[in-house]
Amino acid sequence: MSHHPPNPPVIHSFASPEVLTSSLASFVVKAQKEAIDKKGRFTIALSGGSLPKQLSGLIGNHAVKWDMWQVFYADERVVPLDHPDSNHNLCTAELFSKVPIPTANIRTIDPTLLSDIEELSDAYEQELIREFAQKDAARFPVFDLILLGVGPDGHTASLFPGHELLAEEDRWVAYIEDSPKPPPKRITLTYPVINHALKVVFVAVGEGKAEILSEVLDSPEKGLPASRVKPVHPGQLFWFVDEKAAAKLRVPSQDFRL
Ligand SMILES: O=C1O[C@H](COP(=O)(O)O)[C@@H](O)[C@H](O)[C@H]1O
Repeated sequence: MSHHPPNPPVIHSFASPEVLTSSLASFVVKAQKEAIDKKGRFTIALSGGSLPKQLSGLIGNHAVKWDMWQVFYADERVVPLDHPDSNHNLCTAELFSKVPIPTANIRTIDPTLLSDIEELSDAYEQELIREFAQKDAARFPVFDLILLGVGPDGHTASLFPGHELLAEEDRWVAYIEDSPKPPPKRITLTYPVINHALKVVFVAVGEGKAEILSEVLDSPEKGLPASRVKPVHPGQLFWFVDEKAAAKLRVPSQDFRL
């Protein structure tokens, strides 16, 4: 247990989504280098929704060592891997189908377990345990980087406002059968896992995110799911937002106008 209070979030605001995309790629490559120099591998968790599109700056980027990546999902919908609702399907369409990442390095849910969500969730937790136990996990795994989005209701991964999963303190992976956003059945990394990562980055683009960004960052006392992401020391939380998403923010951000 860290005795340091969590660092305040670092908010990077970009003049356009294009500049954000290329800066995000540089950020990911730097995190990758630090991880590989230290441990010879890079562990990352990805979200679905609007996030995968923002990773296009990694395509054709020769600094990315895809064979050293171990990719997990911050959350996943309990549907077949080629289903339009699947976060893996989306990440494959936007990124993995365009880069030389070994398939074995992408850690999907087990599609043979779709009819038993509890077993599927436990199996995904075991997948994490196999990757992290004995390496860099104490009580919880320590991801090098987790990339998150935020929904209009303040949800992140599949952690929704007012849901009992917000209080989960033990499990690494949990399931939800009553997601207010379809599809209803999902699994998600829990806060203890998200908050033990070395770096967590929220990415939010467009005016549709302006209202919720202000609620999450200017009024954290409301306890919206995204406001509860507070990596424990030495972890650090970052926000990568474009000008439109940042339009209603009162907390200071660092402007990047490349
Ligand atoms: O349902 C989900 O929503 C969130 C937010 O999506 P966005 O489209 O508003 O960015 C996403 O981060 C999560 O992975 C997904 O399952």
